[in-house]
Amino acid sequence: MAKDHKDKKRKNEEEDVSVKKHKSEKKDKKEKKEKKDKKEKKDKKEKKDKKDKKDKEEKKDKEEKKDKKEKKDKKEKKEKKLDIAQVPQGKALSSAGYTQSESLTKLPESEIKDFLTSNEVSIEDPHSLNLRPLLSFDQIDLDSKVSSVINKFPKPTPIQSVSWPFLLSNKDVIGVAETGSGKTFAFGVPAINNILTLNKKGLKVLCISPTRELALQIYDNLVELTANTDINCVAIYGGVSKDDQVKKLRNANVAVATPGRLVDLLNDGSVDLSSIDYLVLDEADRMLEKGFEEDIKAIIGSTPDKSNRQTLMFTATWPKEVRDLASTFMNQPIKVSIGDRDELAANKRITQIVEVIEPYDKEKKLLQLLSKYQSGNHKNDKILIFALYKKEAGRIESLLHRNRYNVAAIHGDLSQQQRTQALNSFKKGESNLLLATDVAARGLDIPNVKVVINLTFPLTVEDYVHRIGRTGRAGQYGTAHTLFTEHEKHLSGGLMNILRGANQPVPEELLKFGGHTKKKTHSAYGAFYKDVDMTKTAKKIKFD
Ligand SMILES: Nc1ncnc2c1ncn2[C@@H]1O[C@H](COP(=O)(O)OP(=O)(O)OP(=O)(O)O)[C@@H](O)[C@H]1O
Repeated sequence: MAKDHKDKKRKNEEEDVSVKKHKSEKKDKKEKKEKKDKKEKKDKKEKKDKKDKKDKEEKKDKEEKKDKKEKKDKKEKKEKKLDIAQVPQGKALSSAGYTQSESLTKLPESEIKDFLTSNEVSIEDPHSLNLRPLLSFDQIDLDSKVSSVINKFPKPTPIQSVSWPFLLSNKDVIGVAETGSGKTFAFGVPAINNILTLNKKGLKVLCISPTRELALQIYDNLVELTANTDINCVAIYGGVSKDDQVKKLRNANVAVATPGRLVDLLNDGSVDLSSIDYLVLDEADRMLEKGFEEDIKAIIGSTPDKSNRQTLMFTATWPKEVRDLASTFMNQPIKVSIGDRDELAANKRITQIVEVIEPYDKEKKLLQLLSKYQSGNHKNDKILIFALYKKEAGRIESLLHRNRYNVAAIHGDLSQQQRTQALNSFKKGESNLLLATDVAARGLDIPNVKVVINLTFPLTVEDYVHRIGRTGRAGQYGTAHTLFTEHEKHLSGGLMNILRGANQPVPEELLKFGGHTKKKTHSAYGAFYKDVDMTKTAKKIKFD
């Protein structure tokens, strides 16, 4: 028994030792592991700190380099601008296809400087051509058939003066100038003159425009310029039969097209753009927006490479967002701006009135404005009313009919024939009221529109500038009366900038909305996203 007890005790003691030993080993292991973990953590942290430091330094370096580059670029740009502003050395400068006339070369430098300053001309010329702007038509040697058409005007408009020498030198040009300042002839005259003087054959000129009405208007301008020549022009746009257009394309030298129909014809194999050497994007910023981007890429991709064609972009508004895309289609373009076009700016000859109202007051207010602007001597004044959506346009059209107004309407729900008829009757003055959506915002040159009424503010401030630009064209004066509600308060900042830039009063009520400007756009639909039922799957919006 005593032996058993001893054995048991010894066994217990052995077990105790073994447990203690095990525990101690475990503790050791744990400590070792903790130490290892700690070291690893420390190493990791040190490594991370080192990397962070390196990243930070690299970032700082990059930023410094970027800053330096931007500063350098700005300085160079400024110097280049200055160079141009001080231009003209007084010697005949020539470049492919264009020689500066002696009469222009002989002009004193001060006269050129005065012109550049008074018209707020800015020229960015990566080729340093230093070409002088024309101060009169007789300072340029154009084909007589072209000059006989433009000689009806007293002198070139500033955008024509500055851009023609570069365009006749076969350079790519971005031309930015206010609404109604003669941009169509700015790109149209060199297009036709080049065909005549260089005896070009085949389809050479392609001009793309965002709406059917504008395409037709540009076509009319080019037909006028080619009236006494063998040059054939064709207008390519949707809503009418393709057959006639395809037939005309066969011996056309100049095509003016809306993107949708042109892509259709490309897909059908009915048009070959491989001989185009003069490509114009009119209303270029609109053409480069998301809704048109794919079509534009397909169209430009079917023309020769950018080094084998001249590419032109013309517009009154040139937002920063489209400039990168534009540069992919252009070859070292010369940028010509009239007025300070880096900031969005409206034509200063337009009186802008902005009234902040309650949304439900719009219709009553519209009727009051019509009586005000079409009274007495102004009874027959032409007024253009902008609605935002076709539904709104339809409702207002009925309201105006009920109130015995003879109103013409143009919006996307109408057939092409109805749209053309409405526009013509307004142009001719058969009806002195035109109600439109933004299909009529850009480019349309309707004589003597005295007042533009914005019943509903457009989706972007750029569209506002284009809409009101339907009045005050070609040196005339006009009025834009805008009804503004809290629904558009996100655009109040942009609108205030435009008002201030044109020395127009900013109403107290508008100031209350603060200075925010948020562009309402959608990645797939651009500025027109509100027109789309978002519950449906994405579908491209076309305007022709
Ligand atoms: N040299 C000129 N002198 C006077 N008027 C001109 C001259 N050139 C063109 N015009 C006229 O000016 C008007 C406006 O021209 P155009 O439609 O080309 O303007 P725009 O700058 O393209 O405007 P928008 O930006 O609205 O498209 C037209 O009626 C046109 O005939």
